[in-house]
Amino acid sequence: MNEELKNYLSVIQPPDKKAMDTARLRWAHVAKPLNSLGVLEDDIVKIAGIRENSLVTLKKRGLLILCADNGIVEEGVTQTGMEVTAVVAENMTRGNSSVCIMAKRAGVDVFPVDIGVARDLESGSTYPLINRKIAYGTKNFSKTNAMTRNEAVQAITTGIELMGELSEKGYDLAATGEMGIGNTTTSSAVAALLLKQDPMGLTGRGAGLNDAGLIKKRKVIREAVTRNSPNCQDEIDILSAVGGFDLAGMTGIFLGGAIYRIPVLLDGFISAVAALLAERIYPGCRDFMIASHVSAEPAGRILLEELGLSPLIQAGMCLGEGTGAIAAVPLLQMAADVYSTMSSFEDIEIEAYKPMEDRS
Ligand SMILES: O=C(O)c1ccc[n+]([C@@H]2O[C@H](COP(=O)([O-])O)[C@@H](O)[C@H]2O)c1
Ligand SMILES: Cc1cc2nc[nH]c2cc1C
Repeated sequence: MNEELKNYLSVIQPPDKKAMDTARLRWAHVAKPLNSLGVLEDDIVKIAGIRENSLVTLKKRGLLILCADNGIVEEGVTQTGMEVTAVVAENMTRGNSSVCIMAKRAGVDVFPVDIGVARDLESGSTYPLINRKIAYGTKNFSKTNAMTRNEAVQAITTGIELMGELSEKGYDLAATGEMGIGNTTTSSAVAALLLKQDPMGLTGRGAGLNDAGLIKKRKVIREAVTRNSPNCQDEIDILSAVGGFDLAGMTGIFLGGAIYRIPVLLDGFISAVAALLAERIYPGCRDFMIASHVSAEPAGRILLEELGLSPLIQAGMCLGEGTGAIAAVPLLQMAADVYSTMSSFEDIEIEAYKPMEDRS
């Protein structure tokens, strides 16, 4: 691993046990049945540990959307053309994409990032574009490596730096999103290598691929994974061989969550692959992650299980952009409100709230 990356990772400390114990105790005193908010309770405890503070606030939340193109699109593995990435990314800067509408409702600031779109982008003024372009798209990984090792590290470092910027601005919660035609192909290839599984069961239709396209996509991924045979113990090697700039950048965002102690919400399939890359690079990184939903892509649930993360939502979503992550924000806010403001059993002197043995 490169020295700069090693330095970044050297500061990571595990979540604060004391803050988590206090948060668990607080939940136990809230006047409601024990554990009745399920995973939401666990997530609030996790946030307390990450922030080293049992007083949980989720006031400032930001969504980083990493936009990038993938050379593998040349092989006919997607329903739409590569040019869609740039168009949707530009629309994001004008507040006009699905996730922007959802983020406005959920009170989340949106940060579209060009980390490798195939052309220069024009920015709108609603959510100004952050330009961190590493290259004009990756190379076609069925012919050559998608990127160099240097580029992979640069993209990971970019993700870490973006989290550093959110940290400086006082953000309490980060969400991940991406936009990149072809990124379900890169994600399936990376997932197959990380999980050491046949890509067949990890490959789906992405953004609405038809039957013939799906057969082609599975063939392309299987051939590339066997031919490239990167070192499966080396995540940078995997990213260079068959990854994407968005995947590498999001890996950096998850690592950045642990470095800057900001909880990071996973989105769907692509985001979960990046989360697993981060966990493999720095075991324990998953303690700084919160799962939002289970993507309808076949590997969605498999990846969350591998990460040991429990999602809040199962709604058959597979839109990407960060839409699943944003959908989870109001749920977390509601849980934080109950946690912070709900009366405790001690406050409520009503006889019926007491366990049978304590009643007079
Ligand atoms: O997040 C997901 O689970 C998800 C699943 C399928 C597709 N997507 C989105 O669709 C695009 C990738 O699909 P494709 O078919 O071009 O690989 C990309 O822009 C993603 O944001 C996202
Ligand atoms: C229109 C469109 C919007 C998207 N948002 C995320 N992936 C996408 C793919 C397409 C095709």
